[in-house]
Amino acid sequence: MNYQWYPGHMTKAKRQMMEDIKLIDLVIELVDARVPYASRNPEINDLARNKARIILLNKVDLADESKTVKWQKYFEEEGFTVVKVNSKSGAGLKLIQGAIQESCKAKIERDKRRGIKNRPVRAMVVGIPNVGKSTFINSYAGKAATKTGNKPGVTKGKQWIRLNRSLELLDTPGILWPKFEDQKVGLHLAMIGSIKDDILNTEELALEVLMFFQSEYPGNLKKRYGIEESKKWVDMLSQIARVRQCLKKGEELDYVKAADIVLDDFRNGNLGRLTLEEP
Ligand SMILES: Nc1nc2c(ncn2[C@@H]2O[C@H](COP(=O)(O)OP(=O)(O)OP(=O)(O)O)[C@@H](O)[C@H]2O)c(=O)[nH]1
Repeated sequence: MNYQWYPGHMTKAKRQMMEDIKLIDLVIELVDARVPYASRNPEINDLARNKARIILLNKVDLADESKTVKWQKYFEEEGFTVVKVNSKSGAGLKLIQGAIQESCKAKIERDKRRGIKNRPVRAMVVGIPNVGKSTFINSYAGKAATKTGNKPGVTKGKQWIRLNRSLELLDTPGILWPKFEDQKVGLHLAMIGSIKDDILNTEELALEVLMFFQSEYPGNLKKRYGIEESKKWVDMLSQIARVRQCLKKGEELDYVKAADIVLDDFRNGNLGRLTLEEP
């Protein structure tokens, strides 16, 4: 399957972000801790040139803890300030204020030297579709400031959120980039749900999930579905269709329905915590 998704609204959003970046001191980039490589839009480095940077490793509750530690170290060595968060529960969010102070030290000192008092740090929140930007802003702002949803591409408009006198956040739409040079990146983004399912072959994608779990986290599929694990992926999908009663009229197995169950379970963490990539 060839993975690619770059609808028109993303081109427009990118243009807007290139305009807005002029007002920004700090770029807060949300990265999915399950796919820290694939979930970084390579165009952000260019956009955020000369700005203070923070990486939020989000959804750490769904990721393999030992690999998250490795990724944190990796990004810190690249010069980023990194905070591990679960935006849904709020875990880790209290470390962000310190990270902002740390990464914006130069700006804060510059303001002081120029006699500018109380100018808030203006931060742009960026990330690919479905990475959790709205959830993060809502949790961090402590109120339902932006709309959240479980479909990639929900945030479309531009939004400034004033948190307090020292911080303003600019929410941005989730954007991808025109071409995934490495199709593995596309595959991983499809697996975690950052590419619209309507344009994907979900059966093929579910087989990739089964393949991954069977080889990397043996035992998890058996535990969840009570099936026998083997290298025959299609056979495993049939077993899941059978135990979960995914049937079409005439008792024929409904593979699409079984695939949806597998993908939902995978994305919600019901198959266990996992990280698809190593630094
Ligand atoms: N388990 C878990 N789920 C999360 C976390 N953060 C966000 N989510 C879920 O991820 C899904 C997408 O979150 P959103 O906040 O809508 O993502 P977004 O980046 O604003 O999405 P777009 O509008 O597509 O750009 C929602 O179902 C959230 O509940 C997290 O830290 N842990």
